[in-house]
Amino acid sequence: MKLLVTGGAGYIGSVVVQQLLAEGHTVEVLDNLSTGHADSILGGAIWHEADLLQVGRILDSSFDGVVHLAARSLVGESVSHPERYWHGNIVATLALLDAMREAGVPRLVFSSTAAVYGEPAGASIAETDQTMPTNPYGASKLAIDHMLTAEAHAHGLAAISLRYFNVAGASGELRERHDPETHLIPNLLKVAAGEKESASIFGTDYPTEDGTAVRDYIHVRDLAEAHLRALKAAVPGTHEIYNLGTGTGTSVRQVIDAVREVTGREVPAVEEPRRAGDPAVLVASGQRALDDLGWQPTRDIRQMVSDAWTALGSDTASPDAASSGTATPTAPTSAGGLA
Ligand SMILES: NC(=O)c1ccc[n+]([C@@H]2O[C@H](COP(=O)([O-])OP(=O)(O)OC[C@H]3O[C@@H](n4cnc5c(N)ncnc54)[C@H](O)[C@@H]3O)[C@@H](O)[C@H]2O)c1
Ligand SMILES: O=c1ccn([C@@H]2O[C@H](COP(=O)(O)OP(=O)(O)O[C@H]3O[C@H](CO)[C@@H](O)[C@H](O)[C@H]3O)[C@@H](O)[C@H]2O)c(=O)[nH]1
Repeated sequence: MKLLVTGGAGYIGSVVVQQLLAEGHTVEVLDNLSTGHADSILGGAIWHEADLLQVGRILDSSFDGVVHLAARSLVGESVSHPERYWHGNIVATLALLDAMREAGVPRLVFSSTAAVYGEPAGASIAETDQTMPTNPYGASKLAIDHMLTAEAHAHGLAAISLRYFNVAGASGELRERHDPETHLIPNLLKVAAGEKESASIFGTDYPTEDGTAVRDYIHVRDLAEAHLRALKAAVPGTHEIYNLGTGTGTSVRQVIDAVREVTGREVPAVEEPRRAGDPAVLVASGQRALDDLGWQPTRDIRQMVSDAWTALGSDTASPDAASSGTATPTAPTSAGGLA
């Protein structure tokens, strides 16, 4: 397939591009580098340095589909600056849907999120569970899910939303490099590496076994593989939704223990109040993704921490990564001038 990957210079997008290229697809990347890195775009992919609002100048009928990862995605920021999420996620995705419809691009795989569920009642979340986001980030992604359902029914789009739980780990050198970094595991690894004095535990009074928030961490390589399956499974005129997690909950304290174990470092952690917008527990039911896509993750939290630690420690590390590795990015195409 010929595919456009939006957000392909980002953490997850770069690993999706890596796997699509390894499977022989033709890949073009649209990214404005707002949070991504040019050196994460793999050789073999054509890069358009452009904003999503300019996607109409790139898409044409030669594309078989779009994998849409470009977004703003920080829960805390979405609480303090919600307008950035309505513009950056909802309005920008509407521009993408308009451009796809106009060009006749038939399929879309979208990065949705566990944050659409809010504070779930049950122990493991199914796609049919109630959606009631507790923050504007989740609300913006839920709005897009609704947009895709309507677009599929009205105009025949083949759409799949993948609701990621907490993505972690690395694929060779491709790792999380956000600035500022808000995610738990990369922050813990910074402490282990001596780049930060101590880590923060946000909330110790949650109704969980050890009082800290529980999340379902999923390895970025397992996650990326689900995109390849979704692209093949998408059916015109339908919008399907899949939760992507391991089905295992891990508390903040348990993640800290895993980091201490893998790195052999002390990793001091300071207890702090809850972070605004954070639910207590988010754990996926993976049944639907298994039944329909045949997708099942294989890597556990220790592997995620270990791969991220190796990637942080060595520029040349490639533990069990796909063979393509990180390569020199291709020069921006003419669309680069659009930004
Ligand atoms: N990391 C997680 O745990 C997680 C969990 C659930 C869902 N997601 C979703 O997965 C996707 C990727 O997340 P990530 O962690 O790789 O984030 P990231 O910030 O590393 O990657 C996002 C990429 O999109 C680009 N981008 C953002 N807005 C853009 C725009 N308007 N035009 C062009 N490019 C733009 C950024 O430059 C960046 O390269 C996001 O949609 C996010 O909401 C992530
Ligand atoms: O320094 C830190 C950072 C985080 N946490 C806690 O660790 C958990 C995980 O936090 P983080 O790694 O920041 O991820 P989330 O805020 O859960 O959000 C991620 O996972 C969501 C799906 O569950 C996605 O929607 C988001 O895009 C993605 O950023 C939360 O309970 C945080 O409060 C800490 O205690 N200390």
